[in-house]
Amino acid sequence: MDPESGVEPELLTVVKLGGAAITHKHAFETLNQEVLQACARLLAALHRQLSCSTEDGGSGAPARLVVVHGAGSFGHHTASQAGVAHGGIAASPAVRRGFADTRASVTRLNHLVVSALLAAGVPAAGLSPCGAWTTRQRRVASDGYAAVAGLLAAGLVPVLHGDAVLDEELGCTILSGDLIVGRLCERFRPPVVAFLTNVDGIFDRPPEQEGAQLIARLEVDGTTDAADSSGSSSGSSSICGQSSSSPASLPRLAAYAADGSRVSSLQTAAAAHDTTGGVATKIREAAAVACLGAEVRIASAGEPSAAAACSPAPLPAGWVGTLVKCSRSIGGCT
Ligand SMILES: Nc1ncnc2c1ncn2[C@@H]1O[C@H](COP(=O)(O)OP(=O)(O)OP(=O)(O)O)[C@@H](O)[C@H]1O
Ligand SMILES: C=C(C)CCOP(=O)(O)O
Repeated sequence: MDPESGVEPELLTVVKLGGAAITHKHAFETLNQEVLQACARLLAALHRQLSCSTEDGGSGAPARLVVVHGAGSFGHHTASQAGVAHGGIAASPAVRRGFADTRASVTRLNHLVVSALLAAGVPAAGLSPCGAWTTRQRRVASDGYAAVAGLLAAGLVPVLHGDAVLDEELGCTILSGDLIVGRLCERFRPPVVAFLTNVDGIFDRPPEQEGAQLIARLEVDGTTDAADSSGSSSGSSSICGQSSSSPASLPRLAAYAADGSRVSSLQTAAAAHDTTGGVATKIREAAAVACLGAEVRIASAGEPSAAAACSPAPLPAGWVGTLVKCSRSIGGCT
C-alpha cells in the first residue's frame, strides 16, 4: 500500500488513449466518436472489474485506474504553428498566444473525453498537467503526483492529457501524454500499462509502407543490438533514465514477430505537425516503463485487442498487438 495514495500498486492500471485513435489526426480538432465511445465502454468495464477486485467490492475504495490521453488533432497543429515545443515564451508574444491556444485546444478534448467516460459510468475527473507538471529541457522536472493520488484515493479516475507546460530552461514546451505515463509509472509502479493507438502496435516500419510487419514482442535488454529510428539518431542509449528525455533516440531493443522470428530493424516516422516525436516517443516510454517491471501492451483502440491490453489478466492466445517487456527488470531507474 502506498501511504500517500492509499492505492495498492498491484491493482492499478494506467491506460494511454492515443490522440491518433480518439481524434482524426489530420482533420483539425475532429473527434473520432466511434473509437472514443468504444474506449469509454472498455474503460467502464475495466473500472468495474478493478473495483470489484477489492475486498469491499469497490464502495469507498480508491480507484485503480489512471487514464492519460494524447492530443491528436486537438493541440499538435496549434502548438506546431507557434513553435511552443521550442520554448521562448518570455520573449515571444506569438509563443505565449500559441501556448494559451494549445491549452485551450487540449482542454477542450479533455472535456470531451471526460464527458464520454462519465456517460459510460466512469467517475472520471479531468486533470490538466499545466501548473503542477513542469519540465527542464523537456524532461519532467516536477509532476502532479499528489493530485493524481488524491483523486484515486477519493475513488475518482484521473484523466490527464498531453499539455503545454512551463519549462525551467526553455520557458515552455509540449509535454507528451506518453511522458506523463512514464512518470506516473515511476511513481505508482502499475503491473500493466496499455498504450492504445490507431494501428495494431509497433511495426518494423511505418505501417502504411508496403510489407510492414507487426512486432509482436519488443524486449528491452541493454545488451541487445541497437534499433534504428529514421529521422533520429540510432538508439544506442541506455534505457533507464530515458523516460523524460528529448525524442532523439530509441533504447536498445530486440524485436520479434508473432512466429518468434527476429525482426532486424525498426523504423519510425511522425507527421510534420507532431510536436512530441510520434511513435518513437511512445516506444522509448514503453521501454522505460517495462524497465520498471510493468508489462506494457500496445494495441489498436478500435479493435477487440484493446480490452485485453488494458485488463490485468494475462493476454489471451492470438492477441494482436505489441508486448513490451524488460528482460532485466531493475525495479527502478536512478
Ligand atoms: N514503426 C511504426 N510502428 C507503428 N506506428 C508507426 C510507426 N512509424 C510511424 N507510425 C505512426 O505512428 C502513429 C502512432 O503514433 P502517435 O504518437 O501518433 O500515436 P498516438 O499516441 O495515438 O497519438 P498522440 O501522440 O497524439 O497521443 C500511427 O498513426 C502510425 O502510422
Ligand atoms: C499539447 C499537445 C500537443 C500534447 C501532446 O501530447 P501527445 O499527443 O500525447 O504527444
